[in-house]
Amino acid sequence: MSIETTPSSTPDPEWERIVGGYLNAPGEAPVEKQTTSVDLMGDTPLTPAWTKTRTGWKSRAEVGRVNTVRGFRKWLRRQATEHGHASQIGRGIRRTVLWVQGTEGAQVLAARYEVQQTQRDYKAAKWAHDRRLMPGKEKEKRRREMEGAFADSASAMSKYRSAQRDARMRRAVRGVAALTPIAGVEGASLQLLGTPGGLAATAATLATFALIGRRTTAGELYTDRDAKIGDGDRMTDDMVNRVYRDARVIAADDTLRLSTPCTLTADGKAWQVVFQLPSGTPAKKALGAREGIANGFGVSVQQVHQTRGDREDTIHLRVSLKLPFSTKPTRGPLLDAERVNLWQPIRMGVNLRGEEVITSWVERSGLFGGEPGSGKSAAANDLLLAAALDPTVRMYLADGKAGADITPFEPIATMYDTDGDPDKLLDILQYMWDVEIKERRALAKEHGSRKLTEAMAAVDPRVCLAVLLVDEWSSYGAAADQKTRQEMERLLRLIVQQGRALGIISLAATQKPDSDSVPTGIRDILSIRWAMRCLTPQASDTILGQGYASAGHNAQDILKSQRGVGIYMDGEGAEPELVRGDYYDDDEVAAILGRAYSLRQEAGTLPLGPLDRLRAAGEDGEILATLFGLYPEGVEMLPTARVTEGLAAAGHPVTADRLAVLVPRTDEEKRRQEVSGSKVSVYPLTAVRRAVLDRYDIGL
Ligand SMILES: Nc1ncnc2c1ncn2[C@@H]1O[C@H](COP(=O)(O)OP(=O)(O)OP(=O)(O)O)[C@@H](O)[C@H]1O
Repeated sequence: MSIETTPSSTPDPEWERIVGGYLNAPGEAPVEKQTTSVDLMGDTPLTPAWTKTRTGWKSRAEVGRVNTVRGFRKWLRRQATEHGHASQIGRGIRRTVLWVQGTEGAQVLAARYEVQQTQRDYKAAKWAHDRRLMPGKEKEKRRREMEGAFADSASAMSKYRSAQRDARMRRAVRGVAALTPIAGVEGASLQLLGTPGGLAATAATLATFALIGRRTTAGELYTDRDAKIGDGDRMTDDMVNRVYRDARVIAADDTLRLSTPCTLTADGKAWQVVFQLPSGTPAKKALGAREGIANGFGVSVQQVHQTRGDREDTIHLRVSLKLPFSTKPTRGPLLDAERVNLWQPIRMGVNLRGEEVITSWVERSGLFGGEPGSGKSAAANDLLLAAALDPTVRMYLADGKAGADITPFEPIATMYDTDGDPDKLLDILQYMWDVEIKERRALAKEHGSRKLTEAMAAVDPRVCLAVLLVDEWSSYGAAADQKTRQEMERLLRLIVQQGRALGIISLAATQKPDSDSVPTGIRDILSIRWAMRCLTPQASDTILGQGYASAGHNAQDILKSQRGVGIYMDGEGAEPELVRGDYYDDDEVAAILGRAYSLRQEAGTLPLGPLDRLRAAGEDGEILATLFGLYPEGVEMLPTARVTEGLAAAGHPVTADRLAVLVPRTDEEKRRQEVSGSKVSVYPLTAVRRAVLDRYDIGL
């Protein structure tokens, strides 16, 4: 996308007004507008004015909707885990019950065990005492033991009872402590607000239980540690840091400094954030780690887009929620354009953000490449159809593949080759170099300039743009002998280099981008590059320039299904971006070219046909053109008398001798032929065609 900047020489109306105010009314100094809120620290978030417009609110609503849907899906997924809210509430209730029960139960149990033990001891002592036949001393001793055991048992029983009482009392206190707030809130809410209040109180109680049970039995809390955008999670600071750490862009103890919060884009189609890399980490490292980053976010590589900011440490990250450019292309704007002014920037397609990509082709040239079927011809059509709708633009088209892509342009093309014939391309290049460039140079000189501009075109109809398309140069190279190839290369280089300032826009397209497809010397001067899907990173680099693939701009990453999508670079230095070209199907191309033909007919800029060129070649040419017109459709020969009569009737009285000189015949052709029962001298149509070709190099 081209960004228009105001040249320093352009007057700034606001500045002019202020300065004018000073000069014209010195007493009245211009009053600076007071802004209501002054943000001296610059820490108020920047809110673009458009957010408060209708579109702004609409887009916010859309973002809100997307967030809600994704949040609900995520919540549903969470319910199936032990972090689900039902599990949390269950855990909370269990924990509360356990708390109310308390730990006194263990003391009661211990006291009970003690009672049982002492009772067993007492029984044993009693049994020993009750035995008969025992000396009195021994009996006395056992009686004392029995009485001691009884006292122990009574004491243990008393302790047990006391422990039971204590436990019951404490449980009651805790039970009251737990239930009173619940009952109180519930009762008060029901009393004050009725059923809705009761429901709200119940929700609050459940939320409290969920809070109590939020930790699992293993003590884990719910975290987004493994959250992924691909799983419907939101992009968070933690997530971005984790992903860049896992992708080894930053070290485990480094953090990214976020310059903006993680937000959904206005159309709700992607998450975006701008951040700064830690000191010493080059942006290239982040740009080259797309696969690891995509993995971390749980999305495909095609969904991750990083661009370098103005500074080396700044990255703009965008993660699309869906595969971009997977929907049907929208209607191309040229279908509704009356006509186009190619001196002005034209639309080539849309970028990831859905913004129009506008390019000025004046003084520019381009190279489009990509594997067969990737959409090069459709992309070239974005320029060619716009050029066609500007009736002043001359078109020179050559297709080395001898395909049908440029056939519909034939009626409006000044010269074309749809046969992949190197001699025809050589003719086109030779004509452009000998005639077009020469005329243009003379015109520029007449206007006292080194280049042709729109301002000159506005006052001089002879000043116009021209487009030269060479599709599949390598096929021409392969078909030509060495001498022709060298000559083609020399002329193409001269036309691209010198034609640029003289209004000639050159465009090369290639299926197999390598040094054969477009000679390196020429490739380097083609400034607009569009790399459609390529089979290797090297092929992508051949179009965009060395090192782009490793910096994350690799056309191999484009999917086969993403037809018409390519990495677009609007001039050297411009940041490459993914763009889908506007697409016109065959019927739409025919409709646009039909309109282009009418426009050119009206403007009188249709190229001369072969008969027109023949007529323009002088008196003999005019006679031959008239002669050619005498042959009705399907008739291959005419008697000499009919020919001379026809010519005389058309204002060209020609004797038989002169005719014989104008249209030389072979001995075979001079032989008399039987026409309507008598033998007469004839002129075959093939002889006329041969004469025109030999003399004027025009094929009829
Ligand atoms: N911008 C686009 N949007 C949608 N579909 C497109 C787009 N561009 C191309 N296509 C689809 O891709 C197909 C192939 O496109 P195109 O003929 O332009 O490819 P190509 O690269 O020129 O192929 P080749 O090198 O064989 O000529 C088209 O028929 C069309 O269906």
